[in-house]
Amino acid sequence: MAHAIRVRVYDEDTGGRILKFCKPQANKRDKKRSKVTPKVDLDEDEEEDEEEELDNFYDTVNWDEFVLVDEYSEEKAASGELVSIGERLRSAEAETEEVSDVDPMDDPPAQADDDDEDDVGYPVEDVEDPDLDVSAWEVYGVHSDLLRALKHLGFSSPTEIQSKTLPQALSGRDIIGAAETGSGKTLAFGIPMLQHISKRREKWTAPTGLILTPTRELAIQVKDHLKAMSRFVRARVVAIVGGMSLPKQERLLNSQPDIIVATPGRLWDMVSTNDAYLNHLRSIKFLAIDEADRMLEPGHFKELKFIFKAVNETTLQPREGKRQTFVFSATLLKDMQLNPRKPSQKALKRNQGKPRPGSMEDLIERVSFQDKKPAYVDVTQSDATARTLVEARIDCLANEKDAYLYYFLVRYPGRTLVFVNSIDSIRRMLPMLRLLNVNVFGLHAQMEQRQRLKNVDRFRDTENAVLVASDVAARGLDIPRVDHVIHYQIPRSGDLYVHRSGRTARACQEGLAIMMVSPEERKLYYKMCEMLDKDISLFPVDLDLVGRLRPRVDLAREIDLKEHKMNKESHEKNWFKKNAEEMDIELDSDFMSSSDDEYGGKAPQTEKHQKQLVQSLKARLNQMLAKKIMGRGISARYLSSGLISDLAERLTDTSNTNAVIPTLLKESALETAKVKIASKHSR
Ligand SMILES: Nc1ncnc2c1ncn2[C@@H]1O[C@H](COP(=O)(O)OP(=O)(O)OP(=O)(O)O)[C@@H](O)[C@H]1O
Repeated sequence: MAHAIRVRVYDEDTGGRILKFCKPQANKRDKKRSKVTPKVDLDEDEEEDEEEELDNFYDTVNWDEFVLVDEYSEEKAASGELVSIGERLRSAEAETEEVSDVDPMDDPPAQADDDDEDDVGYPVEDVEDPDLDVSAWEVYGVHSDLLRALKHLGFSSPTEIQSKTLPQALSGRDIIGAAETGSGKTLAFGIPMLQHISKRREKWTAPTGLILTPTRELAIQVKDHLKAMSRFVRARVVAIVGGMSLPKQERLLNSQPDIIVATPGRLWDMVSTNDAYLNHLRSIKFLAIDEADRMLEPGHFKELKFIFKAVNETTLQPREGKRQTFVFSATLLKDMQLNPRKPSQKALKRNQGKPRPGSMEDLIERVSFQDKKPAYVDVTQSDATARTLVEARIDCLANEKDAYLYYFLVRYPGRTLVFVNSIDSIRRMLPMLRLLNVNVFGLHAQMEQRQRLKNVDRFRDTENAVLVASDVAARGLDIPRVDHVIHYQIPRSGDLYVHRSGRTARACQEGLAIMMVSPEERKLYYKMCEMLDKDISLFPVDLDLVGRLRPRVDLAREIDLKEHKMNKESHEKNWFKKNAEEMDIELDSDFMSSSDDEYGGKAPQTEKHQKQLVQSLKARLNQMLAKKIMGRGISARYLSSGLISDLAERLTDTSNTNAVIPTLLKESALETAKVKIASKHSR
């Protein structure tokens, strides 16, 4: 049930944007002001600030614990009548969908271009060039409607994995395919499905293809990619993923889709309770498993087994031909575990002669390929990373990683994806980086699905932005022009390193991956290098600049810790107050105004004092941030001292200067790493 924490403004027009908060202890004046606060009356700048503020909250707040201030009364709270914000948001979302969705039962089957109900996703960029020569695809017999789509997408010729698998796939073979990250595997299994649909003459109502992916974002991205490819084909592609409204996903499954892209958990939830959907699985002509090795990890395998069982009970008639199965990944059949778990003697004995449950052999046996020997196409390098990937490392102490990261972000602006090993790290880093004016977004599995998609979109659309993510973003996400991937901690396995790094250097573009290595991680790092069979060069770091930036980072951390502590205390007090009220106990006024000091005792510090302290620290940080940092040996006072002759021009040429360190010319981290690697090899 909701606590007595009150929300000041709730904007129903936009489906639940909560703009201001106040504590339950708010004094009378605050309460009065809250009543006169207009619902939404913000100018654009304010609105952006509010939105930013909202985002900060969004990741950490449990909306089921909040209620509307206008609706709150002690009586309603006692009788359990209050509706939480969480419930309101869920029903507002469902209602919006009700209104915007077309009921497929009343309409003819939707075509590729009329499914605006499917409103979330990542549109694929269109670069139509009327003169683009796509004849390289013709030798594979690719349908003319698909050739037109390839022209629109600017794909003049197939990538290596596409050219090696298409002839086999189009002639009906099952395929096990491995190719580096960002090499176009989606179309390697997507084109054969769309080709079949384009050539089909008779009317078809059951789905033709099923594509399984390990994450929701990847499913939506694959759906968008295939939608872009099917713009001239009457093919309907839908995504069935967890975290989206169930009624909407039911409508999608009822809308006679041609291709279903799904995460196994949600798909099995829906299919296992509905015979019509189960029949969908039995009639599919193509099954594709993307990121197959990830599918074997705990959390997916149980549902996968059920889905495979249903697919294997095929109802395809002989005239329709056999089912085709495609299994793809960048790290397929490569054992890259840093700490592999050994099976117990008992398990070994029990499974004698059978593949180990959860192993790739087990998966291959369970999908029951219809070909006795599927075509095996492996075009990966020995370490499975992309050929165009440049790798480097930064050595530093664990508690200095924030300062080094901040240094990298201000020194080398661009689109940077930072991977961390825990959700707690994301929750800690987001507010700190925001305090430092870094344009940062978060992504992890405990975030609301809509917020996850929104953050990926914002990162995708912003040239100079940072996404701090857990490994939900490691596989498959295809965000154009990610300049840098930073492994803030050493990934837990070699394949994760490959997939995380693969978010950059995609589609033949170059990209840089940097691993931050603390002394405690050295052992794991060496193991990783041994497994990948490579030696990763040090990335050059200007220690003087790190030193100058460190005080900002320390102060931001201090502010965040203090704010976090204040929020925690306020939450605890509310909890005590609520329970005391329920039990009719009067709380000591000292208790309500005191807080734990750093030594575990009670300090007579009021909330007001703490707030004031935080405000003054913030003001100090803002002063620091407003100051530009000069490079070594340069004084801001004597700009024309002659140390650097073109300094004045540099400072005035805004296109070429670094926002925080204007004396440095914009430099590319990728080029810096390449120079370092080249000099190492020439020695
Ligand atoms: N033939 C092609 N020519 C040019 N670009 C292509 C071609 N095929 C695909 N692409 C583009 O390459 C990018 C990577 O494709 P895709 O996401 O399918 O890679 P992937 O191999 O599945 O990567 P990952 O292993 O990370 O999932 C996409 O942006 C896609 O649009």
